[in-house]
Amino acid sequence: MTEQYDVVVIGGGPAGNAIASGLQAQGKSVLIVEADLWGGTCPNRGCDPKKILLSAVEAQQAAQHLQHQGLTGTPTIDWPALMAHKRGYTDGINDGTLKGLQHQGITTLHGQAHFQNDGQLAVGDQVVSATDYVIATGQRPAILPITGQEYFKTSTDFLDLDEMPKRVTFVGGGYVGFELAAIANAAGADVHVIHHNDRPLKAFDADLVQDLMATMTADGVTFDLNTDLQAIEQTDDGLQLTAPDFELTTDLVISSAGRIPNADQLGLENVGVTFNRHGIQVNDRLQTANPHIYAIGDVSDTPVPKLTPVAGYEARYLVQQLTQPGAAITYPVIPTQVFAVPKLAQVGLSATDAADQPDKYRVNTLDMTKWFSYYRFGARQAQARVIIDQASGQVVGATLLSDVADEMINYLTLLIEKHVTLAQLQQLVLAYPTPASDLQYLY
Ligand SMILES: Cc1cc2nc3c(=O)[nH]c(=O)nc-3n(C[C@H](O)[C@H](O)[C@H](O)COP(=O)(O)OP(=O)(O)OC[C@H]3O[C@@H](n4cnc5c(N)ncnc54)[C@H](O)[C@@H]3O)c2cc1C
Ligand SMILES: NC(=O)c1ccc[n+]([C@@H]2O[C@H](COP(=O)([O-])OP(=O)(O)OC[C@H]3O[C@@H](n4cnc5c(N)ncnc54)[C@H](O)[C@@H]3O)[C@@H](O)[C@H]2O)c1
Repeated sequence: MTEQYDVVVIGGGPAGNAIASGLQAQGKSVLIVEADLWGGTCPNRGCDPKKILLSAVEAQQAAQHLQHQGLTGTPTIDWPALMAHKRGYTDGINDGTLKGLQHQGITTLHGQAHFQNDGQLAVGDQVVSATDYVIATGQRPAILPITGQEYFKTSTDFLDLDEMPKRVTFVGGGYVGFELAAIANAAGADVHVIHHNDRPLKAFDADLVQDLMATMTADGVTFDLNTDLQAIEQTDDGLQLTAPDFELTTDLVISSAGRIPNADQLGLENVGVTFNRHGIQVNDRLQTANPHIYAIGDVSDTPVPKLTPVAGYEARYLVQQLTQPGAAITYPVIPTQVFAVPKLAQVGLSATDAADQPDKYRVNTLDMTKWFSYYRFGARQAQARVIIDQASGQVVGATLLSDVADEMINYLTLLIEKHVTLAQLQQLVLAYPTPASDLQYLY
């Protein structure tokens, strides 16, 4: 007999786990299906392992900053030991997540979920049925369709490398390309980032991207811009990469040219759900073309960046919607950051958009490198672009490039969301000396 649930969730990543927990807590009977590792991309092969590897890079950088200013000798990265440190965290994620779900009373099933033409969901040889379905199947790395594409590895492979090869090349200058290039470079590899046009990280402030590239170049990373890779070939000397007027031999080549939604193997055509290259199409209540099927997290085609906290936000909204239907989803301002060396973070209105309306917005361009908070640890670069609404005096956007940009951007997000003016900020006493105590100087 087909098992019946209130809700079946497909995908056990941040989005799926959050909605399964939320609905179970509201008294719904919930089944969650995962095809691979419980926990999904972020803790197994995304945000968390990447940031563990970055910890060694940050420590190395901190020592480098103070060379001849109190420290001598720069530590070198012991990659196998660092990888063991990473695995000390990631190895426990699958079992820990599964046990956590089961402990809450959520039914779990391991396997690839596929909608049948009778509308029920098949998982291996089991068939289940539900009043509502939530698709939270995330994305997977895109492999560029070029000659020799079988030689491409992905971010998943990089984040679990036993040894760091001598030469590593990333094809695609986005988040993944920049972040993993910074790690590979610090670990001693000869690193190239191949990008097809002259505007990598195109969602970020162009000047600050230039500054970031200049620093990474000084550290040894080569950016091959306007390079449209055509082929990869195995030779005696390694993998030969070719593009018009370009040749490079490398040991490891990572396709970092974006991610594609896991929507194509779900049998969506059997249940009237549509998708495009951005994901499963949903309305402003995260509902697909089939009113009993919803999509959240990376796999949904929503007008927001695909990030873990966004997946959690959409899950919380949908828990509410499936228990007490209400208004359409609205999103707060969403900070995004590139965990490179240094870090580049952005939230709200960009300087480029603000420049179109000079009467409405003021752009503060600040070189903070010599400010106490950064001088203290010998920072090479600390820049800010802060957008102020002239009429209200409130911050409406910011881009930061510094070693602590990932923390500072959260304060800027709070200032924007809570509409804090300089006068209101100055009514607070913030612990000094900290980068946060500089917030008043950003207005
Ligand atoms: C290298 C890298 C670094 C990142 N760094 C950051 C960061 O620093 N900060 C940040 O906010 N975000 C980061 N992200 C993005 C973040 O990982 C995702 O936004 C987040 O994991 C999305 O959660 P999700 O639940 O929607 O999808 P996922 O985490 O991808 O989970 C989807 C799950 O569904 C499963 N699944 C797929 N198809 C099926 C099927 N047919 N049946 C059953 N199960 C299925 C998959 O196996 C997977 O476990 C990073 C991503 C990558 C790749
Ligand atoms: N710090 C973070 O929050 C973080 C980190 C990693 C990944 N992510 C998530 O994962 C997603 C995917 O990251 P990503 O870096 O793979 O994708 P991305 O979309 O950020 O970057 C891909 C880059 O590859 C370039 N590109 C496309 N085709 C190319 C070609 N033929 N040759 C060379 N370059 C080409 C694109 O112009 C783009 O700049 C992000 O959008 C984000 O949602 C987030």
